[in-house]
Amino acid sequence: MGVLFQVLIFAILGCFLYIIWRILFSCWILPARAYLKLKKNGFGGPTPNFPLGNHKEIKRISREAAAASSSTTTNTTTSSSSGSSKISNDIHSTVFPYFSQWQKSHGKVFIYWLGTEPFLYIADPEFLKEMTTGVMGKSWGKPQVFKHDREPMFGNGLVMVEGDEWVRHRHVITPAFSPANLKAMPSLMVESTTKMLDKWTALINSGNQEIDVERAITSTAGEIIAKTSFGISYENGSKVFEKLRAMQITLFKSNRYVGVPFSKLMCPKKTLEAKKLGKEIDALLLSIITARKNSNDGFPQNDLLGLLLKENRVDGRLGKTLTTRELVDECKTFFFGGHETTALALSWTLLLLAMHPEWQNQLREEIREVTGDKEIDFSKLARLKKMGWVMNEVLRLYSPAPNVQRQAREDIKVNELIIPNGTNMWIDVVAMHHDPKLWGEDVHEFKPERFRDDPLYGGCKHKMGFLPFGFGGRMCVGRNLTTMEYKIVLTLILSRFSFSISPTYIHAPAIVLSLRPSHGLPLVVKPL
Ligand code: HEM
Repeated sequence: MGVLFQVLIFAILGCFLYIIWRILFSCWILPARAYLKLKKNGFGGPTPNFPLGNHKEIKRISREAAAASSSTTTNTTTSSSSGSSKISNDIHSTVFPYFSQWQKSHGKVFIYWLGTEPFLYIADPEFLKEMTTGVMGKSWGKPQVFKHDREPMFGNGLVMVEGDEWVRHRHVITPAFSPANLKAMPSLMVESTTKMLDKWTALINSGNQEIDVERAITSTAGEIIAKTSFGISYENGSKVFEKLRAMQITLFKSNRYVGVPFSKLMCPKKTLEAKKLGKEIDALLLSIITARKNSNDGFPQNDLLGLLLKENRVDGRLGKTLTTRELVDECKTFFFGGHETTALALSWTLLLLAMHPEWQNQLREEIREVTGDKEIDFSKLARLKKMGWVMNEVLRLYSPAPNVQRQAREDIKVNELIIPNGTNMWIDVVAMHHDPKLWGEDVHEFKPERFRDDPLYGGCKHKMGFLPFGFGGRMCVGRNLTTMEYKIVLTLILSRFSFSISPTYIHAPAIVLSLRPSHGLPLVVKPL
C-alpha cells in the first residue's frame, strides 16, 4: 500500500513537473531563443515584457492616439456639405499609431512582440524584396498565433492553408476566377446594383438626401458575392453574412491578448461564441452545397460553386480536388474575403470622389466616351482607364487589406542576416502606401494621375511599395472579379448620381481586420 502510494505521488509529481516544463519551454525558452537569434542579427525594437510582450505599450499608444484624435474630431469633420478640405488622408498614425511611433525610434524593420510571439515588422520594400526573392508561395506559412482567431472565419480555406495543401487548393480554385469564367457575372452585378440605386432614388424622392453609402454598398456587395459564388439570393445569403459580421466583431473588436499564453482562457465567452457562430455558418454553407450537389439538373449555374462542382473538382477522383468539407471553408473565404474588401474599396472611392467632384466629372466623361450613352458593354470595361487609376489610388490611400502576414517555415537569408524558421512577419502595407520616400511629398494627396504613365505602380520608387493585393504566389486570387465589380458598380452610380460629403460624416478610419470607416459614410446624394 505504502509503495503504491509513493508510486502514485511520484507519478502525479512527474506529470506536474512535465506540464510546468512544457509551459516554460513554449512560453519562455522557445521565445527567448528566438529573441536572441533575432537580436544577434541586429534587429532592434521596443523592449518586451513577459508575458504580455508589447501589448501594454500598444494599448497605451492606441489610447493616447484615440484621445488626441477625438479632441480634433470636430476639426476633421467637414464644415460644409461640400467642404472636405479638413479631411486628411494621412492615416498611418491613426490606424497603426504604435507602428508609426516605433518607426521613429527603430526604423522600418524591427521586432515587436505580441505576448511571447516575436514579429518582424517590415515597412521597407527593398528588405521585403530581398527576403521574399527565392521563397516560393508554398514555402510561406501564415502566423500560427492568428490561426486560432481566424479559424472560425476562414477555416482551412486558401487564405490559411500552407505547403502542398495550399498548392492543391490554389490549383483547384484559380481557374474559377479566370476572365472567361467570370463572363456570366456582370449581369448579376448590374441587377443587384440597379436594385440599390432604385432604393436611393426612392429615398431621395421621399425627401431623404443623406445616404450611408458604406452600409448600402456592403449589403449590395454581399448580394453580389452570394449570387456570384453560390447562385443564392441575398435573403438566403444574409443569414451567413449576419453571422460572419457578428463573428468578426467578436474576434477583432475585443481586447484580446493575442500571443499571450493562455489568453484564450481569459475570454472564454468570446472564444466559445466565435466557435458557435463558426459552426452555424459551416452548417448553413454545407446545406447550400449539399442541395446543389443533389439537385437533379446537375450544376448548370456558372457561379463559383457551380464551376468548382461542374469540373469534378470536388470529391473527384483526380489528385487535385477538394473535399466537400474543404469547399465549405473556401466558400466562407469567398463570402468574407470577397464582399467586404470590394465594398470598402468602393466606399473609400465614393468618399474621395465626394471630396474631388472634378474627378466625378472626369469619370462620367470617360464612361460616356466608352459606352456612348448605351448600357455598359462588359468587354469595354478595360477601356475605363481613368477609373483604373482611381481604383489604384484609392487602394493606395485606403487599402482595405492594411497588412500582409507571413511566417517563415525555414531559415531565410537576407544578405548577411538570417531570419530564423518560425519568425512571424507583419508587412505594414498602410505604411508603405503612405511613405513620402516612395511616393513623393504629395503622398497623402488623392492624385489618380500618378497611375497614368505607370498603371501598375503609380510611379512608386520601388515595385514592392504598392501591395494592395499582396505579393508573390499568394497574391489575391479574386482581383479580376473585384476589378470587374468595382468598375460596374461605380459606372452605374456615377451615371445616375452626384454626391458630396454630409456634414455628419466623421473621418475615423479604423482596423477591424479590414480598414473601415468607423462611423459609416453618410453622403449627400443627388440624381443627375
Ligand atoms: C478590393 C478587393 C480585395 C483586396 C484589397 C484583396 C486583398 C487581398 C490580399 C492583400 C491578400 C493577401 C495576399 C498575400 O498574402 O500576399 C488576398 C488574398 C486572397 N484574396 Fe483577396 N482581396 C480583394 C478581393 C477579393 C475577392 C473578391 C476574393 C474572392 C471572391 C478574394 C479572395 C482572396 C483569397 C482566396 C486570397 C488568398 C490567396 C492565397 O493565399 O493563395 N479577394 N486578398
